[in-house]
Amino acid sequence: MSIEVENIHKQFGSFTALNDVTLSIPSGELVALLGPSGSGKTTLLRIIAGLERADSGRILFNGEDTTEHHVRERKVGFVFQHYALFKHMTVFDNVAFGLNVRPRGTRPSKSEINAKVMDLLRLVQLEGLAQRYPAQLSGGQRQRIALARALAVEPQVLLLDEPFGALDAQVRAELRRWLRKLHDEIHVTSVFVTHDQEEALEVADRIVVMNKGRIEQAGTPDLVYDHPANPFVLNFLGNVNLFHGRLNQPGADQHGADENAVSYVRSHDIEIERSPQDSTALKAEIRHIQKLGPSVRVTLAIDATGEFIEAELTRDVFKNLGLQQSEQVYVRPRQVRVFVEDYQI
Ligand SMILES: Nc1ncnc2c1ncn2[C@@H]1O[C@H](COP(=O)(O)OP(=O)(O)OP(=O)(O)O)[C@@H](O)[C@H]1O
Repeated sequence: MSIEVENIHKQFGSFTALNDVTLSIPSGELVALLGPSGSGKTTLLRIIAGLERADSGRILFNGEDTTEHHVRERKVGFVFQHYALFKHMTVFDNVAFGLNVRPRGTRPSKSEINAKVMDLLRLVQLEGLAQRYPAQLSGGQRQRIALARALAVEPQVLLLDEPFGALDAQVRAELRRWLRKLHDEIHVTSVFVTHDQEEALEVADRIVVMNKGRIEQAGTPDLVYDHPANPFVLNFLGNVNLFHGRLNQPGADQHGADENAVSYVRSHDIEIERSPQDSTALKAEIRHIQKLGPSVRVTLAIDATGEFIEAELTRDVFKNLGLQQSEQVYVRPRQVRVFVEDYQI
């Protein structure tokens, strides 16, 4: 089922939550809505679901206007951050719920429901837990059951709102790989909300970067990461440093007047040298060193401008350089992106 979001506008009082949002989601795609808190991701998801009404604009499913369609008619499956499993029901009954509550005419037989639930439990790799209650499951297991329950009614569209948001980092990472694999098996058009760029980059076919109720850029993970449309997208998909003025660097694009140019360099694209290899290196002083597991974040002050920047090095590179606080070094930006005019990020 393809989804077309056409010129959606949503106001809460005087606050504009969505401002003319247009988006096309091809059938079978897994799309991430990525953006900071308050950017309108959940509101857009709720409007697609039919849980919220837009002030203007349309949502089309397979080319058909859904505006007058009730949530139930839209054949949407939901998974939310706080696994809303029924506590008093077993895992089996939770997954079977959507089928059991169907009117008699359309309800599958008991044995069909049984077979379907067991299939779904196998799909989410929890077939051994059918008789447990939600309280006897881990957070990650509950989310997988919530997914199985959402899939039981064979939704045409699956909507996930921060599905792994309440879980710890390791379980999150595991579940997102698992979600990707699951999607490759079942290919249901899926939209998931996240504010975690790593999650979006790893899981999604396409990322829609949102900010202040608007779409800043939509594209494949490679496109938004390698060719960010603007500084907001660049900054949201990785730590970035600003240099006012144009850096003397061969890779930089050369549009616009220099006095309005701001150069942006990702932290891991900054190299540190003990002595300058050529005139493009900038003299700097090490102000702070912070070790973060496999990487080391080095804060430097650029001599010429006093600007602070951050470089992210691997532990090996850091060790080989033998860097110390307050030392004078040289920094070399590896990949520079220049956007004309300062942009608030
Ligand atoms: N029912 C409502 N009444 C008033 N304001 C609302 C309502 N729902 C959302 N908002 C506001 O609209 C804005 C967008 O909210 P939304 O939940 O869509 O953002 P989000 O990007 O999903 O953020 P988060 O990541 O924090 O969930 C927020 O500023 C929020 O306070």
